[in-house]
Amino acid sequence: MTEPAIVLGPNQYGKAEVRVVKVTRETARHEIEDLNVTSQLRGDFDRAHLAGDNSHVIATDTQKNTVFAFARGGIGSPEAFLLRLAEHFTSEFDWVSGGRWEAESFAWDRIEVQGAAHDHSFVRSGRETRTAVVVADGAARHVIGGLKGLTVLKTTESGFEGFPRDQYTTLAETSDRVLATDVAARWLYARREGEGEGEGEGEGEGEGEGDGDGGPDYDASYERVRALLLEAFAQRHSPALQATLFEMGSRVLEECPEIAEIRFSMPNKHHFVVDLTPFGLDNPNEVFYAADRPYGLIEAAVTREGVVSPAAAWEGIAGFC
Ligand SMILES: O=c1[nH]c(=O)c2[nH]c(=O)[nH]c2[nH]1
Repeated sequence: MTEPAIVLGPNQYGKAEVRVVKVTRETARHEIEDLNVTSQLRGDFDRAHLAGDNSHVIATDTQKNTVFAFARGGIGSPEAFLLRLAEHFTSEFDWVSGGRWEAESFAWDRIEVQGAAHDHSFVRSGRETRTAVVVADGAARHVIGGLKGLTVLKTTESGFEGFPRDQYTTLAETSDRVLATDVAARWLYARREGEGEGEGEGEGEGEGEGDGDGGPDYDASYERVRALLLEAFAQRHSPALQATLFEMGSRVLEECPEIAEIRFSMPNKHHFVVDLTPFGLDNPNEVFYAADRPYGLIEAAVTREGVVSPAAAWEGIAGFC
């Protein structure tokens, strides 16, 4: 019996984690944009893998340089920046049929000096990290916004009761506990009217608003999603982190028609009430041991009924189910 032939499978390549910082110094009040960008190309790269022929290989160094060159004119929203990179590589090289571009965006605050925000000195913000992914697949464009490290905690209005008990269950039921998590969320922007899987990709005419691709205003969407996530976490009583996750996702889908679905990965950062009786003290839910591990890990997608999730958009996003 002959062995099956060995063939090349799916492949992509590019430059990972290009750290690009853009300072806009048009006035004395400088602006700063700080991104970590990964560019990966897909297409016909067979000969590079099979024959050592690099005639189709756009060097990863060139991809890195392209990120820096595109930043020269200003970055804008990470989603729009990644879309510009996708357009460039897929239109400039006819054997590049698609790819995946990913960014983390780090926020900086102005340093306060004598009550005034400084013009050109910044302190890295304690805020969460914004994330973005663009997947180009032929003419299709999938845009995923997101955030990670949005650490939240509520000191009451959270419990965990009614779970099954077996011979291994020791956890006491509680109607009042601390609930804390680091929210990681990714949301897929809905494809717009006229956006086909195949040809006929809109040229951005029409809508006018947003980031110049005819799509949503990604910065405004980001701030809205962030505010809705925080609001839902704060406002609703939590019977479990699972229910809170679904509330947070529902709130976003109710309020943001431009978003098709949202996925979460949220650790349950347990806060255990410390037994102070050995010291002759009571502890009415005031002193906690904040354990860092193990932690519960709650993951789910919140979707719209009947809206099919494009698997290609989510491929390569680790840590979400
Ligand atoms: O919100 C919670 N969900 C769980 O699934 C769980 N399991 C557990 O031990 N504590 C909690 N809390």
